[in-house]
Amino acid sequence: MTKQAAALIVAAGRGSRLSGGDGDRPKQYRLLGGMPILSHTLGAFLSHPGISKTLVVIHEDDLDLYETAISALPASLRTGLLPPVTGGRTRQISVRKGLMALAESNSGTAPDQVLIHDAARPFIPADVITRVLGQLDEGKAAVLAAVPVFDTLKRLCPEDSRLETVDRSHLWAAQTPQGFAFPAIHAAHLRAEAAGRDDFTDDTAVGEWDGLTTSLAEGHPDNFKITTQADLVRAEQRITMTSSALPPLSGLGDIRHGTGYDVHAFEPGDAVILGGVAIPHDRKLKGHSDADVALHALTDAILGAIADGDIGAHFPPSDPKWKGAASDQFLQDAIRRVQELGGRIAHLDVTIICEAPKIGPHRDVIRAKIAGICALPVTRVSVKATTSERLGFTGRREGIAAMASATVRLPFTDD
Ligand SMILES: Nc1ccn([C@@H]2O[C@H](COP(=O)(O)OP(=O)(O)OP(=O)(O)O)[C@@H](O)[C@H]2O)c(=O)n1
Ligand SMILES: C[C@](O)(CO)[C@H](O)COP(=O)(O)O
Repeated sequence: MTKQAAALIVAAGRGSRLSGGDGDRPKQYRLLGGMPILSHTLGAFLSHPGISKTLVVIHEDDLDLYETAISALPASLRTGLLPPVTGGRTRQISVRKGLMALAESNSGTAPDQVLIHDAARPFIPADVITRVLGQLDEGKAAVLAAVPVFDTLKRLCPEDSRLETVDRSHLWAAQTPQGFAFPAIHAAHLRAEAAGRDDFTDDTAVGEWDGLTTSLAEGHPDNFKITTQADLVRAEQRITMTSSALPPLSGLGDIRHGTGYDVHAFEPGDAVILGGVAIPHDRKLKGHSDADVALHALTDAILGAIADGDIGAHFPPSDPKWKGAASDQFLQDAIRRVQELGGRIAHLDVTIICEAPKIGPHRDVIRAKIAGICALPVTRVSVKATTSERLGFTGRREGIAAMASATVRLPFTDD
């Protein structure tokens, strides 16, 4: 029988070694390429085929930040997420609380394996996750992702401040994920707590203390932990480098442009969904689907650019299948149609027209969310908002309108 593996992401720290800037929010919620660091980390695990469910441990003060981070992920990925649990004063306590929640999840069915990972390591490559899972499947009880230490190491002797050289030939720098047979690490954490041990900085150390043998899986230098300001700069450089890489121009020189427009009226409710993000409001938008006027306008703009009908033709409002549907699937379908033609989206631009709610405070999250849905760098997505100076139906606060444009690059054809 296939083993069930869960991911446990610890995100309850305060990031005290990285302070200043970005509203001083904890590092796992800082924006990286327009999306919270935690969203990048979660994306890696939620999209890995070997992980069946994912639990995040958060700080009690961070629920809003957490909700924003997960709203930046496509709805299809979020189905693998369990409700978050609250962490504790140290990483070790946060992990223990996460393990206890997993033991109780799914009506008492704990996972067979667990991969414990730092939220602050957003560049975790899928093949590192695969390697750790592979060793667990071979029967290892504890598996550590790690990289060799390349620098020459020195030890400062406290007695006389003399430096001595340390043999690095057998030294490895510990990363996460650290994978375990679930019952073994769950029991080890509970025994460590009972013994009053709260000083372990990683989970293989807890396991070793409890008698588990740790095996090594090759980690990756990209899988560094964002701890200091210098790490954040390195992460920003890395994301800029990878996300601004232009698709090759050769063969994709047929530039197409499309526009889209949509309107939805208000009805009683408490939030509107715009660009895939729920924004609290004293009304909601009325529609057959989730009435996300911004994603509908974008979908039509893309369909316009490839001259492939409109959203109503592909997803008829008369079809009960789309009742209450999350609109990210409409947008993803339009992207798929572009890909089927061998094309790429070059740029998306949407303008939301309403008097309220105010879009400004949510603009970055909406932008990141749309970029996530379309698998585009955030630099290729623009979100704007305007009022209509109290004129017309939007000015009278009867509904919200959105207009969008899409630039698409297609291969040249004979027609
Ligand atoms: N009480 C804690 C402390 C840490 N972590 C998580 O453990 C991971 C690795 O810890 P670290 O880099 O030390 O994070 P912080 O404790 O937030 O950083 P600092 O020590 O600088 O305050 C992070 O994803 C962090 O959010 C946690 O869940 N609960
Ligand atoms: C778990 C860890 O990321 C492994 O490298 C690390 O131990 C976290 O704690 P630290 O205090 O930042 O070393």
